[in-house]
Amino acid sequence: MKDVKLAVIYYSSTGTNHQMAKWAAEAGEEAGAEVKFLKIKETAPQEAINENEDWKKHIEATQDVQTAAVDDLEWADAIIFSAPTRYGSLPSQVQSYFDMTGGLWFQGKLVNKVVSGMTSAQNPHGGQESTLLALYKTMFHWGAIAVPPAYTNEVMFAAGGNPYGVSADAGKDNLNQEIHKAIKHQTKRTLELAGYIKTGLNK
Ligand SMILES: Cc1cc2nc3c(=O)[nH]c(=O)nc-3n(C[C@H](O)[C@H](O)[C@H](O)COP(=O)(O)O)c2cc1C
Repeated sequence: MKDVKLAVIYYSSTGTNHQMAKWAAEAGEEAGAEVKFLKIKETAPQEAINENEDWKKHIEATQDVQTAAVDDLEWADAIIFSAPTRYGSLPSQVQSYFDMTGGLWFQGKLVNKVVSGMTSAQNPHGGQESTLLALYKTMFHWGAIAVPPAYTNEVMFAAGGNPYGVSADAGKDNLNQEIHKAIKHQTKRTLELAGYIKTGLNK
């Protein structure tokens, strides 16, 4: 997987998706991919952030993480997104990022990107599947190739069995070894398929 470029792009208010994305980036590096670990820009007003101590602390703690630009999507062969649910859909921060991709989309530059998504919610049935479906809907419009982990490895069952993408209960304390293993699997599978597609397209 040496020639595969992986962008792990996340949004997180309180750290759960940051940690999930970090595990995906580490798994990508272990697999030999060239990896970019990128956060989606915060767009919430400071007053709102100040009202939530965990949110404020997380922003301060991740100041040094590079912010995702739309060009990073063009650079990547494979992209793993991680973002929490907001009422069963994506956070507006992620949607704002996607709203800037029109130029690349018009030029067909997002076609055949290999993509996969992860998410978290406060409740075990708080909207994980619909959040990932919302993500994949945009990916389908891009012409990207979505790679769900499905039940392609037994580690998926122990991690809650969401076939659309690894999903966790909110809070870093809930990110156990089962979630970690499933993220490794999802990342490896995404990279493998990206490798096949890249090789095939270059023939
Ligand atoms: C505006 C808003 C809406 C949310 N909606 C839901 C929801 O419908 N169901 C749920 O279980 N959690 C919901 N959550 C909880 C978040 O999904 C949770 O805080 C997130 O998964 C934590 O991820 P993070 O630590 O990466 O920010 C909501 C949170 C916010 C701020």
